Parts: sequence; C-alpha cells; structure tokens
Amino acid sequence: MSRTGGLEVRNLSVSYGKHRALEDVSITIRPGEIVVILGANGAGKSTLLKAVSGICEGKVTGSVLLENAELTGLPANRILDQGIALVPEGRGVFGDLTVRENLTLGAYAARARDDQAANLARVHELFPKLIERQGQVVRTMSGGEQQMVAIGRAMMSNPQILALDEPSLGLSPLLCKELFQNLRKVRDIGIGILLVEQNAKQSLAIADRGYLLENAHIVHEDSAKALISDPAVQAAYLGAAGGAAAPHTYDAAPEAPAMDAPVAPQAGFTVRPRASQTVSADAVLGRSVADLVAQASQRQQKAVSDKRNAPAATSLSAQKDRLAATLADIERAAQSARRPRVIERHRPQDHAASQTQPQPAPARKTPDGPPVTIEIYRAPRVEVWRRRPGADAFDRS
Ligand SMILES: Nc1ncnc2c1ncn2[C@@H]1O[C@H](COP(=O)(O)OP(=O)(O)OP(=O)(O)O)[C@@H](O)[C@H]1O
Repeated sequence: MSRTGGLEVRNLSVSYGKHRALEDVSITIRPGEIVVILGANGAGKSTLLKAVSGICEGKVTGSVLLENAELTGLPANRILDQGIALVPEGRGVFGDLTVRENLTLGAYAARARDDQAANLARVHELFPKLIERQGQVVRTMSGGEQQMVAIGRAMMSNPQILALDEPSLGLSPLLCKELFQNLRKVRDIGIGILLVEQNAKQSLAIADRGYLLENAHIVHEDSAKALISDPAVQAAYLGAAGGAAAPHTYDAAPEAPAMDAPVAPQAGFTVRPRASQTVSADAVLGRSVADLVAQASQRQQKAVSDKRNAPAATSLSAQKDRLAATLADIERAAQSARRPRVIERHRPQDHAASQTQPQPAPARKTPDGPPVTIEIYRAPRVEVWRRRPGADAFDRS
C-alpha cells in the first residue's frame, strides 16, 4: 500500500523490443508537490511519463498506484478517469479549435463531466487570460498562451496528478517564467505535478523535489533545494546556459572516446554532463563547420577529378586528403577567431576630453591564453580528433 497518498511508481521497467528504456524506476509524487525529473536526452524521461499515463508503446512492468489504486495496464482514458492528466511534449492542443472548445474537450473524463462548470471556473481563476481569449482559435496564439491552453485543458479533467513533458520547450525566457509561475499556482491548489524539464534551473527553482534519471535508472533523489546546490548537478544540468540544453547529444559507439569525462562521483552517484556543457564548434569558430566541410569536400572533389589519370590516388587517400583539408580549414578558422582584435575602450579619465574632441580609441590586445585544444565530433558515430597544444597535427587518441 502506498504510504504517501498521491502517485507512487514502483519498480517500473519499460522495454522497446530489446531496448530497455526504463529499469526499475521508483518515484513518488505527493498531493500539492512539484517533482521534477532531470536527465539527458534519451535517459527515459518521456517514457516514464507515457508509462504513467498509459500511452507507452513499449512493454511496461512494475506498478503505478494512485491513492493506493493500481493503475498499471489500464488504458489511457481509464487512467485519466482515475486522476492523472498528461500535457504531452508539443502540447497537443487542437490548433483549429477555439480556447473554449479545447477546454471543453478536456472535460470528457468521466470524473469531470458532472463538474464541468466548476472545473472551468477553476481554470479561469488560475489563468484569467483564457477568459478574454475564449473565442480565439488556438493556432493564432503565442507558444506561451497555447501552453496555458494545454495546461488548462488537462486541468479540466480535475486531475490529482498533472504530468508535463517539457512544457517550456520553445518558449521565450519571459514566457517560461510565466509558465513556471502558473505551475506553482496549480501546485498550490493541492495538485501533484510530475514535471519533465530541460530547463533545470527554473524547474528546480519551483520544484519541491527532484530525481535524476540517467540511462534508464534513477541515480539520485533529493529536495530541489539540495539538488540546486549540488556540484554534480550544477555541472551536469545547471551550466553556464542555465540548464538550457542543446537540442541533441550524440550517442557514442562503445569504443568511441567519451565526449566528456563523467563528473566525479558525489555523494554516491554519478551524472553524465549534459551536451549543453559542450560549446559547439560553430560557436567557437563563428562559422558553420558544416559549410567548411562542404567547401573542403567540393575542393577535394575537384582535386580527385584532376587526379583522374593517376590511378594510384585511391579513394582511401582521397578521403584522408579531404579530412586533412577540412581539419586545416577548421584550424585556420579557429586561429582567425583567436586573433587579437581591436576593442574600443573608454577610460573614465578620457571621458571629459572625449566630450570636446574625438579621441582615437586605444587598441587592446586580447590576452594570449594557453593554446586551445580543438575537438571535432562527427555524428552519428563519435570520432574525436584533437590537436593538442603545441602539436602540429590532429590525432584520434
Ligand atoms: N516508441 C519507441 N520505440 C523504440 N524506442 C523508443 C521509443 N520511444 C523511445 N525510445 C527509446 O527509448 C529511450 C528513451 O527515450 P525517451 O524519449 O523516454 O527519452 P527522454 O529522456 O525523454 O529523451 P528526450 O529528452 O530526448 O525526449 C531512447 O533511447 C529512445 O530512443
């Protein structure tokens, strides 16, 4: 029996064919608490939400209990009737219908049919903007407003647990802030919230507790407050970008070198740094690496056609030439990105003089730092080529 009330997930495992997407996952969400699930891409977060809401395509074992009632194996509509509402990734609103129509559709759950007016009043109280916009076609609304409609629609089923899959995806920082404030309001009326989020910083700021899901396993659980200040969590999820994740990571083949060393185990758990910790080559170079590769490839095709009469130029050597040309181009672009730049600087003592006559801006050299190690990742199988400080060639060690 559940000791907590609310939602209790016990030893949940999900397989898609031979692929194990969730392994022995146990979590709880109490009424009136926000629980966030953090994890890298592919860790199994969406699978967890789908399994809990009865829409998972994989084979599910383990148990999902709501207020001690066993939900495992029930179809999605019965799970909704029991009190778990899902706001899926991408919102799932009906774009061609109005706000009112979307909300009405949310009230079809048996548990909510008799209380439609009261539920609508509650949604309007939470999100007064939806009253003004009730006749508006949802497709014409902003992303943030559509997200509000999606949450409002889920709330129309009068849920005990609201599960949300990446609700802040694609929202501006301002709209994200509004979204998280809205989730707080939902929590404050006693609904338990199971939140999967890429935006670790803002979600932990409103959450009560959090779980770290890595490679299908829960590797850590703590209060949101403790997670925010945990160095391993900071390194993995709360990087300089504030947890805003890169859109994808590359899956390394088993023999490929790791992209990042794992963060040193802290308090008995290890988390893999997110891709957001890695600055993209494009950002470092200020140029598109894909363009450089395309240019190098075109140049090489010409070189290969010039060598047509020399059969000794095998395709292997042509490939090597192309890679060398690409790496050299990237190296040149990186050097030019590091070249000292002239930066305008106004010293306070120059200010008065500069009021009367234009002053030449003093030049400042960008400080020479240690030479940078350049790393190039090639998808889908990760190959890491490095030119180490002081070396004049790339190697794959
Ligand atoms: N329908 C499916 N069929 C086969 N494999 C799937 C299916 N759905 C998910 N997977 C696989 O299960 C693993 C977990 O996927 P899931 O979508 O749950 O991850 P996630 O943590 O939500 O990642 P993301 O943040 O990228 O959505 C991944 O390896 C994924 O490729």
